Amino acid sequence: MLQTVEQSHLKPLHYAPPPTPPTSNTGSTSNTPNTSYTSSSLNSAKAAEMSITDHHHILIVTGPAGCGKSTIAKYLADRYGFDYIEGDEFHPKANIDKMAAGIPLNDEDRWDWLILLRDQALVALKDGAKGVVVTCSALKKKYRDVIRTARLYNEDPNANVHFVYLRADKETLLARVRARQGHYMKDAMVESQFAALEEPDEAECKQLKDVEIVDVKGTLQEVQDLATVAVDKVLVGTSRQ
Ligand SMILES: Nc1ncnc2c1ncn2[C@@H]1O[C@H](COP(=O)(O)OP(=O)(O)OP(=O)(O)O)[C@@H](O)[C@H]1O
Ligand SMILES: O=C(O)[C@H](O)[C@@H](O)[C@H](O)[C@H](O)CO
Repeated sequence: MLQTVEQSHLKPLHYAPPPTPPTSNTGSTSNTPNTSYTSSSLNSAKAAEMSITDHHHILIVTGPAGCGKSTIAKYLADRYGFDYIEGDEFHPKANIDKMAAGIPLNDEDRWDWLILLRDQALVALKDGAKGVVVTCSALKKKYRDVIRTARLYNEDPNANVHFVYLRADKETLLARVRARQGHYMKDAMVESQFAALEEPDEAECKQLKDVEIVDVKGTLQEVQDLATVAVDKVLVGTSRQ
């Protein structure tokens, strides 16, 4: 089974000034290992009282065109007070022209863009952001691996990279892209991105423990809630490492 998140009653999380560890407010879960942080343990009022320490988070919101990366990333950045980086804004003009002409990008077109996004996230942390949310399709595992190297390049031992993969079927995405006005990603690009897509599989999720999968078929409110549960779990989990 892949890691997924469930709907839950949402409570805001509070940031504790470092190095304050989680307090007794965490109650009966205080001796529980990270892996036991299920959404059900988060849906109680206790979740609201759990402390997040001084980890610096890079949240990469991923998935094919039209899955809601920009919409959800802006929401998450706002909710957690993180910086927001819109990945589309960092493509070279040649890439934009290609996509607008309906020509899918290839690996070579994407490498420098991925590296740039990784580095932009690190710059944001270095400039003082407590976290940063980045939109990036990151369709293939090797692309996610490029972004994972942020850990190697960061002097900050508390930096964490997490992927929030927005999962949807092709029909849902085609409908959303068709309804969206004035954007260069059209039907053919959704098709090509599905062809290129390597969803994070069980091995990647289990081995690397840095992927949360969020189903985006529901209403915007439902997806925002699912994404919140996923990210709360990540943030609370890393506060206890
Ligand atoms: N849960 C949802 N229900 C209905 N519409 C949605 C939902 N989430 C996003 N949308 C709409 O779907 C469209 C695509 O969303 P968005 O632009 O955020 O996707 P994206 O992944 O950033 O796309 P791209 O990769 O092409 O930039 C937008 O018009 C957005 O308003
Ligand atoms: O990987 C890719 O083919 C592209 O980078 C796209 O996915 C776009 O950046 C984007 O999401 C467009 O809106």
